[in-house]
Amino acid sequence: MDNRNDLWRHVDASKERFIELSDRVWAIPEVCYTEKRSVAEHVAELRHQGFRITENVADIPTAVIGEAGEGGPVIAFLGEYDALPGLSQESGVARHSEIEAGGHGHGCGHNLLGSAALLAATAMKNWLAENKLPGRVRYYGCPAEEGGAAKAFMVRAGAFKDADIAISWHPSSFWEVTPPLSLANTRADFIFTGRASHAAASPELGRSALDAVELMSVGVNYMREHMPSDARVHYALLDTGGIAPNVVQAHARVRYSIRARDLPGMLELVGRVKKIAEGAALMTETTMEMKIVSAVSNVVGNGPLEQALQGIMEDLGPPHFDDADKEFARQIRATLSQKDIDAVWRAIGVPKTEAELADFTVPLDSPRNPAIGSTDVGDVSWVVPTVQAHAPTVAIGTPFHTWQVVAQGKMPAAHKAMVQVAKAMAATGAAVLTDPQLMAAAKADFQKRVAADGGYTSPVPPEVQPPLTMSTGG
Ligand SMILES: Nc1ccc(C(=O)N[C@@H](CCC(=O)O)C(=O)O)cc1
Repeated sequence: MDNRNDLWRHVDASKERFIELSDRVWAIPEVCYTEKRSVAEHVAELRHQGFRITENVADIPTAVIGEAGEGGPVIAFLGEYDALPGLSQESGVARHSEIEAGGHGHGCGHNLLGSAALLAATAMKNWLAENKLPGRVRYYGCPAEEGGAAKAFMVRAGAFKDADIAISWHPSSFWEVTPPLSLANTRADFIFTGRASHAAASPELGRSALDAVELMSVGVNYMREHMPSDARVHYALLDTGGIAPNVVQAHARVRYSIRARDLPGMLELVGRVKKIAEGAALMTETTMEMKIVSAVSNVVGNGPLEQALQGIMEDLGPPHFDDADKEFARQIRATLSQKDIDAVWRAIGVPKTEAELADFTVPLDSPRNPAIGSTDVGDVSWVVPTVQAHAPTVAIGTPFHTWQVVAQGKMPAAHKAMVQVAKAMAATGAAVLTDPQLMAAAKADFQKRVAADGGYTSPVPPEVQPPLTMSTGG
């Protein structure tokens, strides 16, 4: 049976509430683990729609699960709602204009991400009820994707134990099945402690923690030549030991992000960076403590689910953008460089056009060259067969984590993309639920891939708890 039109009718029937939800979350940008108001908005909507609600998932106050339906398989829709620091930006203007100096902003479009996933879950719930079908649909409200690895902690706490399939999406320039490539990523703090002293009168008595951080950077930069070319290491200074040059800095702290193609590669690189930190401590006669903040795994793809989603996305087609959508996209593109635009076209391996907004579906076998980051969806994909979509919420070429993404995040084009992708996700969930062969093929493909890679071990060490205070340097 083809259920798509029924699912799509349910999405259209509910969409206005979810567009409003997305816009409200856009207006209250909250970063890593501080998403109190954003999760409250999602909980209120789950309650309104009649989901059974579990709050404080994995002891994370801003994580929630809503479930509906009885018996049958469990289809999980993954949502996010965290923002990014320093990206405050007005909506609907094509120039950098902060709402609040230094404020946060939805520079990765997670206001749309969470709302569309919840819309897909709601449509599927209503469709199950209308057809009196066995099956459960779950919305996972996941905070802190931007570095907090909430899903890795939720996986570790068993929140996905009985889920059969997981479906998610991410805002993008294009309409496509998300290529299942991402890097495993560990964030670790290196905390150096030395001894303060008068930097002129008694420098020989001081031991500088700041020197240790600098020497560590030098060591890591020498390591770069001798690491796999797709590995990534970057850092942020959390504590430089104070503002006085005449006080030898007794404390300093640097946060590293260490990424590699897979978990064994990442663990090896983390070990090498740790040795460099130890060497820096030895050279400066300081002490060093390493604290893992959070970690995520690479994404495991799923052939049958990707093919099913591709078919649905081709049938649906990209959102229908009108002249006003295209005009604003043109204004945004005027703020981008040709390199920004060329880079996203190269990523999908499709010949470049002048289109301002995506008007085609990227073929599954396109010769892609994607820019690869990390996501905590990776950990879900190691324990549940998982598939993700990209939908065009932004003008083609818009780099993520920029004010341009925030400026476009509650425009009509973004709303159209979130509704269209909710349709693709809901139809994929229904396709798996009603096609035991597809379900079996997805599970077999999942088991084969996970076994080939030696099974799943959490990238988060057992003693590490969700870093609920990470955004304040904790
Ligand atoms: N479809 C996307 C998924 C993740 C990201 C992203 O920027 N993720 C962060 C989070 C990293 C992490 O979770 O370890 C990153 O790569 O730095 C961007 C687009």
